[in-house]
Amino acid sequence: MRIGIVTSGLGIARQCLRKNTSVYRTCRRQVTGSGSPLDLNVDSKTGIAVLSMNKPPVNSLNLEFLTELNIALEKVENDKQCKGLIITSSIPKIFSAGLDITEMYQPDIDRLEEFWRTLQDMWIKLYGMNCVTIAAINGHSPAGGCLMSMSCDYRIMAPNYTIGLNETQLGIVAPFWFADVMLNTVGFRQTEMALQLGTLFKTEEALNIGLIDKVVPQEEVLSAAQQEMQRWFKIPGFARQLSKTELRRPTIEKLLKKKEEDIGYFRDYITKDAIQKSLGMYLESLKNRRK
Ligand SMILES: CCCCC/C=C\C/C=C\C=C\CC(=O)SCCNC(=O)CCNC(=O)[C@H](O)C(C)(C)COP(=O)(O)OP(=O)(O)OC[C@H]1O[C@@H](n2cnc3c(N)ncnc32)[C@H](O)[C@@H]1OP(=O)(O)O
Repeated sequence: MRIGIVTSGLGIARQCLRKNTSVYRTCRRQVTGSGSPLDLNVDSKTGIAVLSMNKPPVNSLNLEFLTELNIALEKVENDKQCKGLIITSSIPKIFSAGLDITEMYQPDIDRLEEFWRTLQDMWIKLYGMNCVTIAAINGHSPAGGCLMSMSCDYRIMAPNYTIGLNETQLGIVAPFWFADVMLNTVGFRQTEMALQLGTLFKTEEALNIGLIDKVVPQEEVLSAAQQEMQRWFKIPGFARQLSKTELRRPTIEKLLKKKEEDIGYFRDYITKDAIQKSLGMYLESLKNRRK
C-alpha cells in the first residue's frame, strides 16, 4: 500500500502521510518521478528500499539510465532510514541486458567517455554501498547485468534464466574491474574459464559455481529478498559494514587509481575497426534473432 508522496525529478518526498491505524504506519515513498525508468520505493517501516529497473525493452544501461541509477543509489545511501536495498526489474523475463551496445557502436567520443565514467561511478557506488544490497534477479542478466548482480551482497534468482560475463561472445574483453568482481565472487578457476568462454550460466549452473546464492520460483524472488534481508539486519550494522569495506576496498581502490586511464583504454579499444565490426555484427544478430 503506498501512502507516500510521489515526487518528480530529483526531489525526494519530504513528507509521509500517516493515518492513525498501525497498518498505515508503514510509510512507503516513491522517490523517483513518474515516467522514470527507475522506480525507487522506500519502506520506512522495514528500512528496505526496492529499486526496480523499468526501461523497456531490456533495461540496457545507457548514459541516461546509468545517471538515474547513480542518483537513486545516492538517495538510498543518504537516506538514514534505509538499511537495505533490493535491486530488481519490472520488465518481464529481463533483469538487465547489460550495457547498451548502441552506446559503444559508432559512438560520439565525448559521450562514449562520459558513458564509461558514469558506469565506473555507478559500480563504485554499488559495490561500496554501506547498506545491505540484494539482487532479486527475476530475468536474464548478461554482462553489465551480471556486474550489477555480483556487486550486491547477495543474489537470489528465478529459474530458467542466464547470467554471466559474455563479453568475449561479442568480440570484446571484459574490463579488469568486471573480472575482479567475478574473481571475488567465484574464484580464479571459474573466472578464467567463464571470461574466456564468455559463459552465460543457466540459473542452476550459476548456483553451483556460487555466482548466485539462492534459487526461488519467479513469483517469490522479491519476497525471498525481503526475507533474506532480515538475516542481514540481525548483524550489528557497523561490524557488518566494516567487514564489507575491508574486503571490497582494494578492488574499488584499484579502479579509483586508474579511472582516467581506464576511460582512455576503453575509448581506444572500443573504437578500433575490428571491435566496431564485431559490435556491429552482434547488434545485427540481436535484431535478426526474431526474424
Ligand atoms: C584490453 C583493454 C580492454 C578494455 C575493456 C574495454 C571494453 C569492454 C567493453 C564493454 C563491456 C561491455 C559489457 C556489456 O554489458 S555488453 C552488453 C552485453 N549484453 C548482451 O550480450 C545481451 C544481449 N541481449 C540479449 O541477449 C537479449 O536481448 C536478452 C536475452 C537480454 C533479451 O532477449 P529478448 O528475446 O527478450 O529480447 P530481444 O528481442 O533480444 O531484444 C529486444 C530489443 O533490445 C535490443 N537489445 C538487446 N540487448 C541489448 C543491449 N545490450 N544493448 C542494446 N540493445 C539491446 C535488441 O536488439 C532488440 O532490439 P529491436 O530488434 O527491438 O530493435
